[in-house]
Amino acid sequence: MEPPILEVRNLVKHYADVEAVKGISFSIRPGTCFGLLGPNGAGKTTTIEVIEGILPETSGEILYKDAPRGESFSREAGIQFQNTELPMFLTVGETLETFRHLYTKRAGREALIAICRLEEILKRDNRKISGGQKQRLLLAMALANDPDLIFLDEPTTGLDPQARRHLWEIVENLKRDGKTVVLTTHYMDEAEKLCDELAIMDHGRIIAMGATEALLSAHCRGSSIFLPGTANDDTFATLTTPWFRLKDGRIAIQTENPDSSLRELVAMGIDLSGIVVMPQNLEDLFLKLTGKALRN
Ligand SMILES: Nc1ncnc2c1ncn2[C@@H]1O[C@H](COP(=O)(O)OP(=O)(O)OP(=O)(O)O)[C@@H](O)[C@H]1O
Repeated sequence: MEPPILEVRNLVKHYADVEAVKGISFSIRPGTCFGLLGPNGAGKTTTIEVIEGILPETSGEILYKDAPRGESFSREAGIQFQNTELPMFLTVGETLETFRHLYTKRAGREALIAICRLEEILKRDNRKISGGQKQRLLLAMALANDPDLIFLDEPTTGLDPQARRHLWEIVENLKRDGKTVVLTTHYMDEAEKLCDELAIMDHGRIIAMGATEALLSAHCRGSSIFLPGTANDDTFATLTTPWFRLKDGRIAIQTENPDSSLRELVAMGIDLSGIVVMPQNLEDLFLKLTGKALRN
């Protein structure tokens, strides 16, 4: 197997009064998309900002291509920040050119425009572009040095479904071109779609990690039954499968056998109006591991 492009060993990051990352380790194979999935405050951004060299680590080791990060890391990595202000009074095309000229090794202008679908907005003022267009420009800026390793911090937060899918296509194309992508997200559908491997984080720790397919087939084979939460918790006390009260009040029941669970609920006299039964996904795995939903 090819050696990892990036390896993180026992990384710890403390802010003055917060232990944001509590000793995490993982490695990333070249040409794959590695996802850090977790709820708000899990430590995803801190982790990638330490890896990127923007924040100093408290302790731990970060290796790029088997060596401590150095000049080659700075040259070969591309970073899309979560909240970046674009330069004012420039058009999209001018911004792209400005960024390309910061580097000696740079991606072709036309290729960047095509990859990030900027054709129609090149002449537009940065202040007059939509959220999805801004994310595509930020991605083009992150790709300006034709990086081998690309960090995307929650690139689709706040985008509408069509803009999210556009960004997903772009990430898939980057992977097809052999680039390595490190992505943070709190959208489990995004993680399932894009990531070859995943680390699921909560409270600064990795609580599950592995190939996305393997995680899904090992932990998400069953179904989840969702009930409007009108009944009180005592009603479910005798249920033979795991159940959870979600923040929005609904009850989530995880079962390998939805047929027998539904019979059980009927026998318990529970009103099944408004019931939803769905195959399990990474959201259910997170719920199983932490007792709470990924997104509230
Ligand atoms: N500069 C800072 N100073 C102090 N605490 C911080 C700082 N930045 C983040 N934190 C805290 O560290 C923890 C991890 O935050 P982080 O932003 O890394 O999480 P996250 O998983 O990226 O969340 P989000 O999805 O909201 O971006 C949180 O408790 C956060 O409040």
